[in-house]
Amino acid sequence: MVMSSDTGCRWWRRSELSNVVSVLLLGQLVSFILALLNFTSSLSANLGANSPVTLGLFGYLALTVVNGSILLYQRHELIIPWYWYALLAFFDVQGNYLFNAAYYFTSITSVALLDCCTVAWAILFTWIFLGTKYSLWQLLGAALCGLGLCLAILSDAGVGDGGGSNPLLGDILVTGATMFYALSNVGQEFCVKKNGRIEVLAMLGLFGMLFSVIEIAIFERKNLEALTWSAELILTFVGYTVAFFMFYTLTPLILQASGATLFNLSLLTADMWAVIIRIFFYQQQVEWLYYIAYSDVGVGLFIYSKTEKNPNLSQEPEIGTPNPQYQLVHEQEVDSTFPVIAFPSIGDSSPPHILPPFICGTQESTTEFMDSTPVMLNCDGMLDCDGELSEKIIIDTDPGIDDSMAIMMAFQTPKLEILGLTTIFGNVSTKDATRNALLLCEIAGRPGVPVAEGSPEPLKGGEPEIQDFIHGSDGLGNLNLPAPKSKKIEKSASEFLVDKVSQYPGEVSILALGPLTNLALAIKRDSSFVTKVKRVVILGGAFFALGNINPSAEANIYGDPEAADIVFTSGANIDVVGINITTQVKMSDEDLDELKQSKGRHARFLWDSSKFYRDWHVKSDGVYGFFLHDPVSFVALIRPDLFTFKKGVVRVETQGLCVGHTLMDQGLKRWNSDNPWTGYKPLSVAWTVNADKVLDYIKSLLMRP
Ligand SMILES: O=c1[nH]c(=O)c2ncn([C@@H]3O[C@H](CO)[C@@H](O)[C@H]3O)c2[nH]1
Repeated sequence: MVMSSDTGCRWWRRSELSNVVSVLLLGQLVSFILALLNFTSSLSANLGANSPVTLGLFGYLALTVVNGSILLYQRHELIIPWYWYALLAFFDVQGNYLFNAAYYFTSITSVALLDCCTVAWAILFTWIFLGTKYSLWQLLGAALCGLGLCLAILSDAGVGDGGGSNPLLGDILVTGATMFYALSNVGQEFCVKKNGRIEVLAMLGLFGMLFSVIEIAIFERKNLEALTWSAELILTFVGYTVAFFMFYTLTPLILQASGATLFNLSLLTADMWAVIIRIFFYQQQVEWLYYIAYSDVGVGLFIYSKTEKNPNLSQEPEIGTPNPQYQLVHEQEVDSTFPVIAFPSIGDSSPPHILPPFICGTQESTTEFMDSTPVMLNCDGMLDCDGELSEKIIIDTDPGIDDSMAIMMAFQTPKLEILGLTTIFGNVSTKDATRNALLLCEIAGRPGVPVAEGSPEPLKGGEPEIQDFIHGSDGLGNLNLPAPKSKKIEKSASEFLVDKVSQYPGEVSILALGPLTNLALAIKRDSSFVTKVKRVVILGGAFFALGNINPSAEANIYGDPEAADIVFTSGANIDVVGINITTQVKMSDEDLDELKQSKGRHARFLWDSSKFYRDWHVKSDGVYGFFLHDPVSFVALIRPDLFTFKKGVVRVETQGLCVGHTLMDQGLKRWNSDNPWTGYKPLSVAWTVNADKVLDYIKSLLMRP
């Protein structure tokens, strides 16, 4: 083994501590931004500016300028028709309008607290329109929040002195605002998962601006003409715009880093800021009922958040019971406790108000679904209505016939943004892998996709073992295609990997289809790689099953066991798919015939190249057809709902008889003393697969014209 358990343990604890600190700081940052929004909005009303739409206009302008420029630079075409953006911007503008208008009538504390209503609306909408199920605990938590909000309204209705000229009207306006915010959130979710945050923010900004201008011209012109633009007021507008821009831009990143629970509890501190502002800045007393309402909402949020699965918070298992982190999550369990919709939009571009992020699942949770009905998830996982994930990916590959299939499937998936391919030895030499990767991009009609060449040898050095008897000497079934016209990029694979995850922290997923040398080198090159990468899906290992290169090891892990052990113990968010799973999904001769007859865009090429691979399977495994190792792993990345995963620390044997063997601690036993598995972050190991559905999915992509 390459790392002693001791070192691993200390390293892990240090990084855990800094994680917690940074999460707390981030939570406070977003809470502060929200408080700034509440404050500047209320201040502008207090300075006599009855211009709630104008206030939001500059925020939309800032979003358009920044995100629009990025979009233009990237020369992206819109994937979603413009009218959807128009619709959600319309909701968003109305939300902001009512929200800002409310300050004219009620106190900052009421607006801040009532903002929680967005949660209730979102639950209602997702329940009615999407059939989302919530557990009793979650409903109890939400009910407590609702009770707290009623108490706040009661306080404004005259049981105490609510503050403001017409608190009840103000409360009604906020409630209306939260309804529009919830609609806007749901709308944004559909958009974000299709084409990422930048496009949504740019278009939301653009149409938000357009609607704002129209509404200003109709409703606010007179108020604006009457307004005296004092320096104080201008500063207030600037403050609101900065906070608006930051809130829309930062929330998704913060949510991703902190998880829903802490995020929500942090937001509650924004309400406390409102109390402080009200007492010290406006010199108004805060009614006692408000504090009761506040505590009640706090307890409600806590219960709600705690009953949501949050992988960021690991729990100490009780002695004698298996560590819950390692347990397989069964379908029913998931169904009853886990909300099946959440809002990437809430994560990705939520408006400036309390949103329901705690009804977001987390990406890790999505992977624990098994054969679920179409699910819609979530802040960072972003499963689509048809179940596909939309994300930026890099494929680290040694093509290879089944690699070629996975790569062509990725090219056939419109929602994926393929940032590039990185190459590695395995099925072929690294040089040949680069040539094949370039060829595949050209065949797919995507010659512009960057291909970065990886390491020619494993970490420990020496000539790698090439399996040319499986894929043919060219790696593509001896088709002997002409050399590609395009060229590899200058950067090495590990440089490219580090650059891309740094450019899009938390957004890039990596599909690793060969030995893990490039990934280990990326981790060595930049230790922040493991926190910046969104998710790594690895084809490798054989879990509690025989290997394929010899009885103890699977080929990819065997190719560079040291690298594999570094990656598995790195602390990155990893899903690993072993051949115990991939050998359950087979392309039979009948399936191959179907592929040949189909109008699939690359069907003929794939059929031609796979003959060699198929014949080798007949000889080697007595299988008439072949195992779909790499395509299955691609499906695990884009359709995790077709698998179940079990959590566990995995280590790799790096010497001796069983070199390359992967062994997972399932957490079924509390060990008496530390061992080489102790202290590492568990991976998600694919445990079961819905083989029929995965095969259907693979065929449907390969046969897509
Ligand atoms: O050494 C190998 N022996 C096999 O039986 C075998 N079957 C598939 N493969 C390739 O190795 C990865 C999965 O272990 C995939 O990339 C297959 O192409 C194999 N490699």
